[in-house]
Amino acid sequence: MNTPFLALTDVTVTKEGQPVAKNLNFKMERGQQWAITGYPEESKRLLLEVFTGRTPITRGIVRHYYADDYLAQPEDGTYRNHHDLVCYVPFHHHFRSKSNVQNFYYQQRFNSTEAEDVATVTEYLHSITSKNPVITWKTNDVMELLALDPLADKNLIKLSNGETRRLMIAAALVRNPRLLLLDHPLIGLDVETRHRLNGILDTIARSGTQIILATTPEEIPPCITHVAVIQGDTVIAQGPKREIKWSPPELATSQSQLHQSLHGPIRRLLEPRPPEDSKVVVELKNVTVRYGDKLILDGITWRVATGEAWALQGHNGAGKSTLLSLINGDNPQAYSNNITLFGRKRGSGESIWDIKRQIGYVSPELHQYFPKTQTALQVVLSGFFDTVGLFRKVSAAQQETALQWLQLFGMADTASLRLAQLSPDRQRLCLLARAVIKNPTLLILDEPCQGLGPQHHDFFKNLVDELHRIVGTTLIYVSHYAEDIPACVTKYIRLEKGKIAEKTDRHA
Ligand SMILES: Nc1ncnc2c1ncn2[C@@H]1O[C@H](COP(=O)(O)OP(=O)(O)OP(=O)(O)O)[C@@H](O)[C@H]1O
Repeated sequence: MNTPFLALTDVTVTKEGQPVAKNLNFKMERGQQWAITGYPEESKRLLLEVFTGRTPITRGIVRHYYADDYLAQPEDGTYRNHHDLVCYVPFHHHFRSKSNVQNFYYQQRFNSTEAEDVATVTEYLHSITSKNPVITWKTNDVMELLALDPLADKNLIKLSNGETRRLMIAAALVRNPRLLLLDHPLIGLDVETRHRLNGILDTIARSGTQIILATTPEEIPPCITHVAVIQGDTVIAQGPKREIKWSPPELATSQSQLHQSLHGPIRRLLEPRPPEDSKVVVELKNVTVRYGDKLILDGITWRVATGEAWALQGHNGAGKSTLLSLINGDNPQAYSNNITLFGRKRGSGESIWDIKRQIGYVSPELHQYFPKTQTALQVVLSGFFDTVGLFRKVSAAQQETALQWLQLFGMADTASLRLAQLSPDRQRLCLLARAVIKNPTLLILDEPCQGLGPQHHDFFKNLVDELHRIVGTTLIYVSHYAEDIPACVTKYIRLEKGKIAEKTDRHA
């Protein structure tokens, strides 16, 4: 007989007076593993949040059958709640300092001496306690499963993006959940780690922990047995994986229409730049970065000429973000290396702001640490001043330009909303507009499309192409997905364990 595990009956969720999810019906049985797909991204996330039982619902019932036996047997009179058996691994982490007072800031990991108040991977995982009396996952086994042993003594903030995502899954497992909820667990991982994570999810599912994850149709892991498709505010299909065939609807606009629709606004919004003073935007000669006895970058020599478009590739932890931190002025080790930016040698009296003024930048770290109390308009405006948030008066013209960028990104209605009120994909769009608003000489895009749905993804790829074509923006683009790389990219550099493994020219 089938045993129910989790069920939603006629659930409605309302936010700010508007229903954001309507008549949700869903049934999961013991032994099943589910993927949530469909669009928009925020609806998938909302469904995961409803499953946690922490999101207030306006109507309907959420039944956490998997917790019935746990709730029925309080051994020592302690308060028990189904929350003890659910773990949600969101897209962004919320690590705090050991003293729990400090929120990290995004350049912090490049300043190694400032990291003393931060737990190591081992300390952090050992500090987590499981409320589930049935312990399937012990800390040491979890560290081994997620290949965290080599990172055991590292401070949390020093981890690369991909390393952090592995740690977040480990932190969830040591709580020994019966239900593990994962928001796009494969995003930000390199091809090999994605493959390995699929195997890890399989091990987790076989251990008895049941999984529900939000993902794209292309990335449904093999362990998944059932799929639910969400469209807008409701679930439109659900059932065994082999029976549910769903792919995103064709994009309303073709590539050439998109190009054409961007052409006019870009010309209007961006003044033609005067010819650059220098033909070379970035020149690194035998660059080395070391933290303690660990060599992170080893003898990197790389030249980026004005108007070139590069893809920077490499496995998680290869050193890509560290390399970019040297270019965008966030890493003090730039001074001890031979680096020339925009025709000027680093350490020759230039300020960090002289450098930042010429660079538009987006990265997962910037998104992680950007103050979420800023409004969408403030975020975009801060791009004029290269500050992480807006802290000064702006002119009417600047305000108008920022509004026009928001409009181009389809977000005019969000101008006065705080980032915290926006879904992660809309937050990301604000940061992308922030990066391009001042028409930078160099655009550094470190996994810019992370978490965007296909429509926004295509829009942004085309925008980058147009910026490169019309304005001649120099580009450095990082992505773990080959299909993400914009068409204008013709040069590739690949790092492997801190060294250059490949440098090529690939013309279409
Ligand atoms: N301050 C630091 N001290 C010690 N190690 C560090 C420090 N900062 C980064 N690292 C390590 O350097 C390596 C390279 O990190 P980096 O973030 O540059 O990798 P990445 O190629 O961008 O990876 P990902 O694709 O996962 O984002 C990682 O193993 C990381 O743990």
